[in-house]
Amino acid sequence: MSQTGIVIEAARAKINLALHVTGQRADGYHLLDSLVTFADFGDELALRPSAQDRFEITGRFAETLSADADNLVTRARDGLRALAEELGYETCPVDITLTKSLPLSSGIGGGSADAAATLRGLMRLWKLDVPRDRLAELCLSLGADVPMCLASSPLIARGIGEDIEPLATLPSFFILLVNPLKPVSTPQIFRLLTSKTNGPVHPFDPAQADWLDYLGCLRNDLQEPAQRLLADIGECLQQLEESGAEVCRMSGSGATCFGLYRDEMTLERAALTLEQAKPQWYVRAGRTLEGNAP
Ligand SMILES: C[C@@](CO)(OP(=O)(O)O)[C@H](O)COP(=O)(O)OP(=O)(O)OC[C@H]1O[C@@H](n2ccc(N)nc2=O)[C@H](O)[C@@H]1O
Ligand SMILES: Nc1ncnc2c1ncn2[C@@H]1O[C@H](COP(=O)(O)OP(=O)(O)O)[C@@H](O)[C@H]1O
Repeated sequence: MSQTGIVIEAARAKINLALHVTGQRADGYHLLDSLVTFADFGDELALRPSAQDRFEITGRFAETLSADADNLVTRARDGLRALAEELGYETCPVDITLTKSLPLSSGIGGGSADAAATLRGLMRLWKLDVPRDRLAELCLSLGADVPMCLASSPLIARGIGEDIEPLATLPSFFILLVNPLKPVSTPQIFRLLTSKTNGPVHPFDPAQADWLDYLGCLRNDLQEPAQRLLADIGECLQQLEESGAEVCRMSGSGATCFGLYRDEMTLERAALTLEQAKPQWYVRAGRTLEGNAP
């Protein structure tokens, strides 16, 4: 916490480098095997003690979202406060500002990252020590991606996202995200799946391949149904491929697609070309986090 009492938390974009759908639970939720990393950019949360609870949204995508009781930030705040009070803690009112830089409903978990950053920030601000199982339960009640966004470092997620294994060996990649700024509905994409029992992600073997070659052999099983629903996804993938990306794939349930590049110069050229060719798209270049990042 800074001297002025403000807590700043990054809500990094989540990237499903691979997402294999391996089955379906009795309640309809799909079982996943997903290799996940996080970008070095995303939304940002600023939290400070206040006379009363306040919440406001600024930033590029602020207009697309209301700061109401349904927002994942307020839901995370209220859920954590109820849990903290049940555990005997006192919680002061908070003033929260969300800088919304990630597009909505786009497969990069912006809302989930915001919820997770709110939880991390408030645990610091309120000085909470919450039992792991109670925190995990709260995260999952906010969304299947919230547990992985709480970790916000490379991992393999299984189940519906609650079973998390850190991936310390994952390197950092040069990444370009592109999104046609047309939201897609996650439940609809899952409903359009034709095969729900696909093979899991096979482990990385450094003797057989480098990381980009390995990732190139994996899949996102939601990509084909998403492309059927929104043809722009095919165009995003084609543009990434033509720009020199070694691996081109959709993240989550889309529509954001990513390209991974061997070097920074190719990445920067690709970003410039795409920004000029598609001014109406979201185009963002950066790095992904290393597995052993703090
Ligand atoms: C597909 C993934 C991959 O990381 O990412 P996004 O596209 O959201 O970024 C996630 O599993 C999405 O998680 P999240 O966005 O939190 O989903 P939720 O709000 O919990 O679920 C929305 C709806 O999607 C369907 N759903 C979601 C997750 C899952 N494993 N199986 C499902 O069938 C269910 O119909 C559910 O009601
Ligand atoms: N802080 C938030 N940021 C983004 N979406 C939010 C937020 N709070 C609630 N939502 C709702 O959650 C839904 C999924 O959001 P998001 O996390 O952006 O999707 P995705 O995981 O596909 O990128 C949106 O349709 C939006 O209405």
